[in-house]
Amino acid sequence: MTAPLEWTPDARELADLELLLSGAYQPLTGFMSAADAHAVEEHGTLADGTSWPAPVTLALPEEHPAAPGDRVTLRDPEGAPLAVLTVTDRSGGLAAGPVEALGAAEHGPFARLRRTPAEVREALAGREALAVTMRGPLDDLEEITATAEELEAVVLLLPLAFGEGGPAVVRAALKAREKLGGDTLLAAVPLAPRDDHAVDLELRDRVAEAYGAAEHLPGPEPVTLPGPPHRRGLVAFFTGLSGSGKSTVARGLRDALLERGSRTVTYLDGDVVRHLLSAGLGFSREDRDLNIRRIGFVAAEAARHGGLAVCAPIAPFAATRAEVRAMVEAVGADFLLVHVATPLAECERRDRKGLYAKARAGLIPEFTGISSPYEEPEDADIVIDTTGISVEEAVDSVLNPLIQGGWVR
Ligand SMILES: Nc1ncnc2c1ncn2[C@@H]1O[C@H](COP(=O)(O)OS(=O)(=O)O)[C@@H](OP(=O)(O)O)[C@H]1O
Ligand SMILES: Nc1ncnc2c1ncn2[C@@H]1O[C@H](COP(=O)(O)OP(=O)(O)O)[C@@H](O)[C@H]1O
Repeated sequence: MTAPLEWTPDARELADLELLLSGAYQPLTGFMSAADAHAVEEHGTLADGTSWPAPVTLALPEEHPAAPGDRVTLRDPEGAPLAVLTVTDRSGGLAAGPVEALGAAEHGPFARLRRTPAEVREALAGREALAVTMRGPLDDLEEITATAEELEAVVLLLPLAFGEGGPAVVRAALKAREKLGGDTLLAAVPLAPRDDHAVDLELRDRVAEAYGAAEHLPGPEPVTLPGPPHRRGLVAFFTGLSGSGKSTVARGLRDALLERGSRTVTYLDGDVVRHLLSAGLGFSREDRDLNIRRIGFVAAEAARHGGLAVCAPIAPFAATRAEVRAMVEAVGADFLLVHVATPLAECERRDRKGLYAKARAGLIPEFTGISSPYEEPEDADIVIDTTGISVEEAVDSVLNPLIQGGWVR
């Protein structure tokens, strides 16, 4: 018997899944095929002519064995089974087909406010509704009240709660409901924003309609004011060959930051991480990637709460470094890639731990720079070559941009 097929969609796809299952995306009942997604993008209709504004797709890597006819259990990141996808098409890196709920318990902030369209329509009991979709606070409640009165409609607030800022949008809706009073209805909808504003608005129209609204007013776009840089999360991520000076400079940076005293520091040195967080991992590509993802995860958690994390692994693969950058940026923090670009010849000359000599002698397999690749970053924010400069100079060349950028006072 083969193992049951399963997959964990990303945050955006999980939000779409919830809307497919709740009926908010009616008439859609599943993820689109590449042909449907293409037709939607080209002419705003599915391949069969049904009008629909935005692609609703599920990416599945080519190597995933799911084929048409298979049933794939879709799980949330914690492993809870959410739905079953019956695959009807697999092309263009997508898996298409209808989804059925598995009735997993709902959780997450304000889960109790995620009413389905059917529940809201029942609460409306035939009354007209003016839906107001929100991605931030409402600035003109009078306009809403006036429009609702004119239409003789109940106001239905639909906070579009997606991602880190989702709970704040629901809080803004609760506040607006308090001010609007009467029998204002509220349902939190996990609709992820679309890049194209016109498409986003059309999709909001369709969702409002599914919730039984006769009219739809889109709320104002949120003004996102990022906090001052010295209060923002920051990850200073060093990368470079063994012996390039990552640990020495990263340690010097940590100490300089602690001496200034304006920020606390989470320090994740490559060697230290390998004794604890990544104990047992080796130096195959898979193990290195896992090591870097773990470092990225911890650094992003520190940065999520406004902390400053300094990491100094070799991190030889560009794609994995990019993943960490994305993880950090996803929590609203900043990511600075520091390439310690000391040339291999100098690192080998230093050979502080005698590892290069052993690697050259074939005693250490897969040694970075000798028998395992180091992909030079093309997206480094700071580049330093520590050849012939002092440790202080090297530390300053990282600390100064942090001060200039306002991250450190
Ligand atoms: N095969 C091989 N390749 C590279 N490095 C090796 C290897 N085997 C052991 N070491 C020692 O492990 C340190 C690098 O670990 P990292 O966790 O930073 O590496 S990676 O980012 O996961 O690639 C590295 O330490 P640094 O010199 O501080 O970089 C080496 O001392
Ligand atoms: N300007 C400099 N910055 C950092 N390290 C330097 C510098 N000049 C010489 N070195 C020496 O280079 C070696 C770098 O080793 P290390 O910091 O452990 O590198 P990595 O962590 O990249 O393996 C240390 O012995 C350090 O004293």
